[in-house]
Amino acid sequence: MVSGQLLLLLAAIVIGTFLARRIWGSLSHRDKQDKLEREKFWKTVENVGIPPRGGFFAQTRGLLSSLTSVQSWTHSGYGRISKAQKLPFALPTIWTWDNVAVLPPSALRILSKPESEVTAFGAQLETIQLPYMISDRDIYMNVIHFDVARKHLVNPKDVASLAAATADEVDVAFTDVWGTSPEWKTVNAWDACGRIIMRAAIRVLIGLPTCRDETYFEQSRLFSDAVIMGTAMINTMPPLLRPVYHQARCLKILVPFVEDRIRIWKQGGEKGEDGSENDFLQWLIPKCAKEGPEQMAPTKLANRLLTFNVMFVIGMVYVFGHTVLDLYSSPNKDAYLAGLEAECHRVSAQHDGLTSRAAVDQLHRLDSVIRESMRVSDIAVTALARDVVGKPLDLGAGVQVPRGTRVVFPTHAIHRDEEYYEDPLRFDAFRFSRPFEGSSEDVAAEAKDQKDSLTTITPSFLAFGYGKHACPGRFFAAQTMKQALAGIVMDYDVEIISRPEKRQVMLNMMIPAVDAQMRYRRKTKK
Ligand code: HEM
Repeated sequence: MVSGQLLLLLAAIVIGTFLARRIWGSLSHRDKQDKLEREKFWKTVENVGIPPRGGFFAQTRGLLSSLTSVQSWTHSGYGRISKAQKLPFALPTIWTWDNVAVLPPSALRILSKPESEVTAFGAQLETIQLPYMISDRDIYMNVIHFDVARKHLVNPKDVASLAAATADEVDVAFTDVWGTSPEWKTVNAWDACGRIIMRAAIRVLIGLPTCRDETYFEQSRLFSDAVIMGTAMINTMPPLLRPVYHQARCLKILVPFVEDRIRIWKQGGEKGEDGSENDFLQWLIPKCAKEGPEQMAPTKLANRLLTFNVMFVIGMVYVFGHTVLDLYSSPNKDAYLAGLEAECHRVSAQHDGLTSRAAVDQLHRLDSVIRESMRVSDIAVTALARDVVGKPLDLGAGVQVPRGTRVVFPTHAIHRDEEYYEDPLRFDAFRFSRPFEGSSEDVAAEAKDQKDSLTTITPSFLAFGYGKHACPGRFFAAQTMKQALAGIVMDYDVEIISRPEKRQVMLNMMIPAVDAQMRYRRKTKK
């Protein structure tokens, strides 16, 4: 009874807010011309969620149904419209409380257009809902920490300089979190895998010793989990009702630590306590100093670090968790594991461990496993959202997308397209490394020309983005996830006990398998 009333109340609030927005929108003259252009545009493209003669309140019903229908609508539009006609289609979504235009793969080139024509900013902000996570507006409106990622994380030397620290952290984290017992232990798979990869990521973010502070780790893990589930839920709520989460407990621990590092930096010290010259904080401090004294406030720096925590989670925890689930629940698991183990031991013996970039770069099969998991278990149905902000966007064949339209790409459907991938629904762990397998001496030489390594972006692999905003963190993420996966493959037996048969979708997000169970035990050395 109570829940029925609650549902009614929620529905009334949702519909009331929607109508209020509509009325407000129609009263505002500011964007009237653009609005008229968009209305004309929506009439020229097929709407996959609203039948042509949908009747009374069709748009509202379409928007509300988007909560559960985005995946099926997008897949049907992809085959019939994106592929067959190379045209955009309209997808109603309560994410924007309007339609978004789903563009065909042939339009991917627009992702390299200047910000004055299409911008990523608004959509990126709304995708991870940072305003509801971080209380300081300057952190997400003035993303100088992105500049630090773009400068250091795409520099092979800087990424290589992180490999020893992440290898060490992965090793310590396995011992701390998974333990060394040869007895089977049953755990929540998402949590067990997430803890390992987060430890490595946080090590690179803030270095020793704070990355091992248990309270900080736990708080940032809870905060990050709230972000990943919160993002899915917040995006389904009308903007006026979206909650403000914040992160006071993480900041409480981070701020004194940041103060300390600023003091050391001002005294001319460069190295972290583990002797490393690089961690993200060490790169961030000089950048913020350059931007002006207001950017050096320790709380501001700490908030910038927390923003990156969010990116690690949405990216690395999600991908790593699903890679382990996909690999260990595959019917071909034994053959895959034999191939992976052989590769890990061979490379580790050649390089005296997996602590260098040179060694990690040789792990081609491991590389392929993660890329394949990113393909089949991707995070969202549509992605790479942009807003048209300049002149109308010309897609050719007379199609002009007017200013103010949000456009997205059907990445999930592209990743499952049999034109690009044979037997696309199958998790084929060595799909990307198989073409380069030869005698062991040949592998390294041939793989130099390997086109589809984990970090390679192509029009049919969009999990790290495409064009000018492609992910700058991908080289670091790949290196670290490979080290962590090698740790499991070499040292543990793993069995997946349960995972959802079918992946759940909420609006645009593929809900992660947070309830999956697995068991593991430490391998006994032969
Ligand atoms: C497996 C892990 C990751 C995945 C799947 C991932 C995915 C993505 C994608 C798809 C984009 C493009 C978004 C768009 O075009 O709208 C992106 C951008 C970005 N990523 Fe990642 N990412 C990951 C890890 C990281 C890490 C570790 C960092 C480092 C701190 C990072 C930093 C960034 C930044 C700063 C951007 C924005 C780039 C720009 O706007 O120019 N990412 N990421």
